Amino acid sequence: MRIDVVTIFPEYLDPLRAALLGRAIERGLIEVGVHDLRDWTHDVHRAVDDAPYGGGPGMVMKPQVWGDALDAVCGPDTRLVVPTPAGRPFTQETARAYAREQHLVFACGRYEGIDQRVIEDAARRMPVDEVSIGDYVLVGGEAAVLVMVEATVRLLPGVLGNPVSAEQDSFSDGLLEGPSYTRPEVWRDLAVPEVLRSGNHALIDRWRRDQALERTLLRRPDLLDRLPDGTLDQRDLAV
Ligand SMILES: COc1ccc(Cn2ccc3ccc(-c4cc(N)[nH]n4)cc32)cc1
Repeated sequence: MRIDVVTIFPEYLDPLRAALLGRAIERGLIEVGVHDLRDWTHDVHRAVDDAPYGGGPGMVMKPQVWGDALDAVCGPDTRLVVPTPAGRPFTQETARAYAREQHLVFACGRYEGIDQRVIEDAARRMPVDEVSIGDYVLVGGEAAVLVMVEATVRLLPGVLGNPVSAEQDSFSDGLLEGPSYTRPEVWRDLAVPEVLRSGNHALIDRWRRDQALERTLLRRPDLLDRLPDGTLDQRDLAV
């Protein structure tokens, strides 16, 4: 997979080259390119924004600059992803779909966003997703891209040391992850739940499922409404 990011703050994407993602790049599992949008500006001031038609606060990012940048960066197999507060929700399902793509280009807006004609024009040539990572407002798209790239790349074969965890992690079975524990057995007079030290794996699995159900019911009851039919058995419903 190749990932390209276009931004006016290339340094904001430096974390992509650290830790797990950095190792995935070094191992050739992914290629990452970060591009400064100002490289496609046409004037001495290297302007990327202008006042909004119809008035209103803030500035809008110019279509000409974005058009030239995306013409240069996108290819025949590109899916263009545009973070925006007004986007469809980015979920684990989105991450799984993106992990199957050959080439992702992320367009990081700033100011009040990018001239909508940039998205309309790109959609003539490639799939374009306008996505939100949550119901809160950021200052630009860069932080959202870091989130989406991490959620996507961790699903690629060979990236995670323990691939099972990508399947079993939160949201993969529709429930939240339950609590985890490690040594010592007692810490500040708090003991690890007895069942986890029992060695009875059927009991441990059942306890973990109960914990996941309880946590989901308490923190994200909305997820329970979305579970595929048959996900919860009679035992689950008794929790
Ligand atoms: C019209 O309202 C606004 C429009 C843009 C902005 C600032 N901004 C500029 C580009 C950009 C890209 C993504 C996001 C974003 C994504 C999520 N989930 N929250 N915020 C925010 C962004 C603020 C408000």
